[in-house]
Amino acid sequence: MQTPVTLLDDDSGLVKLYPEWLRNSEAFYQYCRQNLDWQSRTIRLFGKAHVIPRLECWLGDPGLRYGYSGQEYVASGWPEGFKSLLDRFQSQHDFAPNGALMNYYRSGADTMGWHADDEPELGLNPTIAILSLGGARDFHFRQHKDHSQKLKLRLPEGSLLLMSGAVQHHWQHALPKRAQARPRISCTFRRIVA
Ligand SMILES: O=C(O)CCC(=O)C(=O)O
Ligand SMILES: [Fe+2]
Repeated sequence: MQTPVTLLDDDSGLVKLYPEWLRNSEAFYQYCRQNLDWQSRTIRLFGKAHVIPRLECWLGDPGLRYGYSGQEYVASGWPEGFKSLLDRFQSQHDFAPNGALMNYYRSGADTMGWHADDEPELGLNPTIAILSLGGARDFHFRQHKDHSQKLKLRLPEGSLLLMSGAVQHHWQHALPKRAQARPRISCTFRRIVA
């Protein structure tokens, strides 16, 4: 297995990037784009409906639920193309995800705002593995307590970003809007524990 780039490794969390984790990621990008049931979701914020600026799809063990901003998805099993990835997470990273929130950013106008993946159902110090497919995008972290403390990286196609330890307690992350960007899909593998 290739050695990762360690971007953060202290009491505030662990962030590692494997720049070339998936070979031939273009084929997997096309597979996901064409075969998944991409949905446009509307959330209510302060009583107003907003269409979220990306498409989503929830995958995972059959029946697995994921609540997110007042809505709930129910997984109906892993598509065939994901099975070897799950085996690799287990054998190479000692990580057993049971679900993946998939995000499809159709252009640079599609984004993800500042947040931490700190939902109670993910447990205390969750591991989250983000596999990037399609166009590269910038990805930023900022400290909860001091927003001027930032970590900025770029997620190339085929890369895997592993977040673990206390990182969701101390840092937020976001995918900023860009004037120009090729379409991108992120597969964010998680383990729902409760
Ligand atoms: O698309 C990405 O790389 C980030 C996605 C993310 O942060 C999430 O799904 O929680
Ligand atoms: Fe996230």
